[in-house]
Formats: sequence, structure tokens, C-alpha cells
Amino acid sequence: MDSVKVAILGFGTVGSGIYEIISEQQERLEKVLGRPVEVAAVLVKDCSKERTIPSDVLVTDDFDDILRLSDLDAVFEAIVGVEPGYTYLSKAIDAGLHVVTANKELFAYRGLELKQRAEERGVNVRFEATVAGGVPIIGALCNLLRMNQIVKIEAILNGTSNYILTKMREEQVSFDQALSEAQRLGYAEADPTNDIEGFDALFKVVILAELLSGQKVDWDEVYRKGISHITAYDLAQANGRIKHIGRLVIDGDGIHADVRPISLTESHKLYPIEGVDNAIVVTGDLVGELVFQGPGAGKLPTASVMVEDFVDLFKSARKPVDIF
Ligand SMILES: NC(=O)C1=CN([C@@H]2O[C@H](COP(=O)(O)OP(=O)(O)OC[C@H]3O[C@@H](n4cnc5c(N)ncnc54)[C@H](OP(=O)(O)O)[C@@H]3O)[C@@H](O)[C@H]2O)C=CC1
Ligand SMILES: N[C@@H](CC=O)C(=O)O
Repeated sequence: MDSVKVAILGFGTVGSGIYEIISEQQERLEKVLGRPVEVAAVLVKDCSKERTIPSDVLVTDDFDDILRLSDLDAVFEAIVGVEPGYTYLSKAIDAGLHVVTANKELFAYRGLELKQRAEERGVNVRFEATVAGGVPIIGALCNLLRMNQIVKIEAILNGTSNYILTKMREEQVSFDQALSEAQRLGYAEADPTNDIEGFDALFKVVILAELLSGQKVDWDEVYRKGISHITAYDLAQANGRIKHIGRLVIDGDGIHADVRPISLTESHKLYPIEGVDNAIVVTGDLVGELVFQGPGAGKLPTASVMVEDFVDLFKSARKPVDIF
């Protein structure tokens, strides 16, 4: 029986999680897809690093090796930054491959272009993992957008920041200690600046705004502040709990968005969201308020939504909902 052949770009926290799920869940995959899934190749930056990858899987630092593979069906992308990811995914799409990405920085800057390119080539780009880690918020919004108008989103979108704020408040550890722990657990980016300065949440807000509007967002219009200036004293003195919040309000003038720490009182839906969890409060004009919550970062939660994206691509004969 022919297998579905995939390559994984990046083999850090997320890429190794994708590999782990595909190798350990073959039975489930075959049941749902009717075919086995084969990881044919893995792309990394440094081939000399020690990794537990079987010898029949090609490990390379040259993306052209991936394009030269015969019968490849899809690529998972879990590398860091806009480039080289954008170039690799553009080439993959041009070669007729489906793409599943976790790279929010790349998707915030160039996601609409990739979607457009994929549409022209008759393949799909899936990006559930770019927002809120293991929480399937993109799929939920796509379903809601068929009839509802989304009027507001308030969300905790960075697992690292929420983890740090929770640890500092509950266990009186220092900012640096909490950040080190978030890095050890695979929540923070290798360079955590984007997490603690609010850029990561900004990327996610931009992706959500573009999903809702189908248009490029003017980043200068989005206020951004992170959590790096917050002290134990601030947390103790706050009237409530300080949380890092991304907001989008959609009205007749368009989308108004910001990303900043806010002190929330107990009655707020995001007040009880602790640790690495993310949560998104979505208000639709027909449905009212909905809350989505779950692990916002980490190896298996993130890899899980990517494999779900992939399965959905290959399982459904129907065209995925295209809301752009
Ligand atoms: N960690 C998380 O919880 C989440 C992460 N993401 C996103 O997923 C992506 C991956 O994150 P994560 O796994 O944590 O990152 P890591 O830093 O753990 O891993 C990055 C991987 O990408 C490879 N890589 C980096 N640069 C290049 C390059 N130029 N060419 C080829 N390979 C390269 C690295 O290779 P090498 O091993 O040789 O160094 C490494 O294997 C990021 O975009 C991140 O924002 C999204 C949701 C959650
Ligand atoms: N570093 C990110 C990972 C997931 O997007 C976070 O902490 O939320």
C-alpha cells in the first residue's frame, strides 16, 4: 500500500514532537487515512547534532534534497523566523506539496502570500499551530465565520508569559528563574525576546486579525507591550492578577488590536488561566461569548494540532473551508 510521504523541516521541540507522534501512532494514522505515513526526510540547520532518527530517514541541511525526493506529499515546517522558512514553503508549494506550519513569525508576515500561492497551485497551507499552541482556535473560528460576525477576541496567547507570571506570583520565583524553567520545558523560543516583549503574542493577534478580515494588517496600528518590566512587587500589589492579553475589537471602522499586560479581577474569564495555558474568549454576534482553553506551548500539544491539520488535509475529499 502506498504511504503518505512527508518531510519535517526543523527537529527541535516541535519537529521532534511531530516525528514522535507519526512514528508512535501509525495504527491510528492508518485507520483514519487508510494509508501509513512515512517520514522520508528531516531538514535541520546542523547535521552534526546527535539525534535519534532512524538511518532510513534522510537528515539534511539542504532544502533541495527535500525537493528531490520522489512522491513527497507534504511538508511540516517547524523552524524559526521568516527566512529561510518563507523561501522553503514557497518552493514546496510550487512543487505541489501541502504545507503544515507552526511558524507564527513567518505566518504573521507572509501568511496571506503563502495562502494565495497555495490556492493558485491547488494545494493547502494549514497553520493551526501558529496561534495558541494546542488549542484549535483557527479551526473553530473558520467554522464560526460561516455565519457569525466576530465582534471581539480577548486572549492569553503566549504560554511562556503566562507561565512566568503564574510562577512569579504563586511561587515567588524570580523572573529569570521562571523564564529558564519555561525554556527547559520547551515553551519559550530559543531566543525568548519575542515571548517576553510581546512580539509572539503580536504575531498571533496579526494572524487572527488577518483570518477575520482576509486583509493585510497594518502593524503600526497595533500597540505592543511585553512583561519583561513586571516585578514581584507589581504582581503582589496588583488589584487582581496581571495577565498578558491580546485584544481585537471589530467594529464599523475595522479591527482595533493591542497586546499588553492587564490586571484582571476575579470575574474576568481569563483570570483563572494559569501556567502555560492559553485561552481565547471569542464573542460572535449570533453565538455570544465562547471560551477556548488549553496548553499554549510545548512539544506534544503543538505537534498534535499539526498532525490533526495534516490528517484533515488528507482525509477530507472536500475542499477545506477557505475564508480568505
Ligand atoms: N515550542 C513551542 O511550544 C511552539 C513553537 N512554535 C513555533 O514552531 C517553530 C519551531 O519551534 P521549536 O521547535 O520550539 O524551535 P527549536 O528551536 O526547538 O527548533 C528549531 C529547529 O529548526 C531548525 N532550524 C533552525 N534554523 C534552520 C535553518 N535555517 N534551516 C534548517 N533548519 C533550521 C533547528 O535545527 P538544529 O536542530 O540543527 O539547530 C531546530 O531543529 C517556531 O517557529 C516556533 O515559533 C509554535 C507553537 C508552539
Ligand atoms: N513561545 C511560544 C510557543 C507557542 O507559540 C509561547 O510561549 O506561547
